Amino acid sequence: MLALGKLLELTLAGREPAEKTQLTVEGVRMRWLSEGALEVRPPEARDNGLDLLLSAGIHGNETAPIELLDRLLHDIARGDLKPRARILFLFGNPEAIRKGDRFVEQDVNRLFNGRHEQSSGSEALRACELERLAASFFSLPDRQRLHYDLHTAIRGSKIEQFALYPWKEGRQHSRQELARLRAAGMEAVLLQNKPSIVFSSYTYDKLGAESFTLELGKARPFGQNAGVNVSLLETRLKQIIEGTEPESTEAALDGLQLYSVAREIIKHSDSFRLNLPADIENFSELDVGYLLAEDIANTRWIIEEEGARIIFPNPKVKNGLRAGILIVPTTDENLA
Ligand SMILES: O=C(O)CCC(=O)N[C@@H](CCC(=O)O)C(=O)O
Ligand SMILES: [Zn+2]
Repeated sequence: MLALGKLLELTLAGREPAEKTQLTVEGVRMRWLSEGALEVRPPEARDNGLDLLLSAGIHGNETAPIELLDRLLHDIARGDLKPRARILFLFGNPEAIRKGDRFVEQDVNRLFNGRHEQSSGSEALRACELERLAASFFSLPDRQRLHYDLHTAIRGSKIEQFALYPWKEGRQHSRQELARLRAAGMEAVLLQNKPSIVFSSYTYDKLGAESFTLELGKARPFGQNAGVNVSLLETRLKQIIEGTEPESTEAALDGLQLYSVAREIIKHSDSFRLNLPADIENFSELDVGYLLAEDIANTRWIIEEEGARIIFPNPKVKNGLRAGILIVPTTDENLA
């Protein structure tokens, strides 16, 4: 296998490759760009016009997605997977991956869309670098742009695999992309309804990509991901990479559950209290009238929405950040 196929090994060791560019037997060019960043380019005659950004390890302890990208890269470097798409592989937070922690000083996934400029430290610099790498990758005109930012969650979930679809004023969510996600094993999608500071929102909003955060199961250390079944996603990614996705005339959502954001729960102070059991699962339902959270100045979060569910509850976030999202079921009537 070509040495550049071992991007994860290089990243874990904090090393630069001796050769920055290598060609596979299939004429696929692999180019190391920076720590945890590698571009793959098919020969011109095979290029099908898709630019695919695959990122993982934005949170350093979310290893199943990192292992998935590592397998895809090995297959490409060995010549077993023959790309027709241009691909950018990114391991988001190398320092946190080496430590096995979600982040070192601050969550990289809260530093996009300008936030890194108001901050400092290695993670702010990394968010800036990731924006630059993504912007440069998605700078070629007249090509399709697709970004999957792969994650696993802190807690278990009633719905194991789901996506978050960013929002931008005047842009409609794509039914075709949702059908693709369904075929990749996603059981639900949260349609966002306001701007955000996560990586997928940056590539959706500023770079015109179809972008998604994908949640694939519960976060575990390297080598302990047997419980995270990514086989449908892996098959679909290989088809996208090789340009062999089955044709579909209609965008079948096939039971995909759609949700929208009712409210984001923001932690304002150290007095913030979340009234949920520590082991509560994502997508747990909350009854109308339930006192979900309390904060400074008698702020009370009481459930008003029928069918409300909670995802990503986390009272330990820094003040000013999201401590959970209240979601409600929605329909497919506004899809493009
Ligand atoms: O399990 C959790 O509480 C967080 C899992 C996670 O890292 N989720 C992403 C979602 C990003 C998005 O909103 O699109 C995150 O919180 O950064
Ligand atoms: Zn994550």
